[in-house]
Amino acid sequence: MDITPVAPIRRFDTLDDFLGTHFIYTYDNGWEYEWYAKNDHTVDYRIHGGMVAGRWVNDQEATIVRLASGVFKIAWTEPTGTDVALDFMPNEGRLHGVIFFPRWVHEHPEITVCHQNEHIGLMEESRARYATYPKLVVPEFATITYMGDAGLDNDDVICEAPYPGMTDDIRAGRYYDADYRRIGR
Ligand SMILES: C=Cc1ccc(O)cc1
Repeated sequence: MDITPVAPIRRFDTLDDFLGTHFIYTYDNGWEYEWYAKNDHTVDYRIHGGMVAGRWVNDQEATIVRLASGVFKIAWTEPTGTDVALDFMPNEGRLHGVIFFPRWVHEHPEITVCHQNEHIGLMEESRARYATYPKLVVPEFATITYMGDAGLDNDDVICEAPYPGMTDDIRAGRYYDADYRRIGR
């Protein structure tokens, strides 16, 4: 698949440049993800392609730091037991992600395909019931295909389940209005 990186919406340097930015990107293995730096300790995301396509999450606690000018590291651990570490290089239109899936998510990905916030109990029960090891580690570079200035704490960025064509709608400017509110909501 030939993916062209989007031009950066600004020159990223500080954490303030990064927080409030909304991204869509495709990993080199073809998995398409959407991710929003909601504030300095919270992320939202939606998964459009790959093993757990259809999953979406609001208000995940994360650590977000600036490693160097324009380079940002984000890491978190989920109720499923999945751990994630992302290194964003938005000036280059690229990032690197490592996802550490517990065995049970690899064996039963469909359990996690939901709006997680409405099913935290099921994630925790499944984590306890099924196997953790051996983990599935997925380290991949990704190409950023969209960047938007959503501002901080914008609940309209990721406010519904993914649907086919959603990332094309967002990239084409058909999804958010000028104030970065979901059109027609
Ligand atoms: C498992 C969540 C997740 C969210 C964003 C991303 O780039 C990788 C994993």
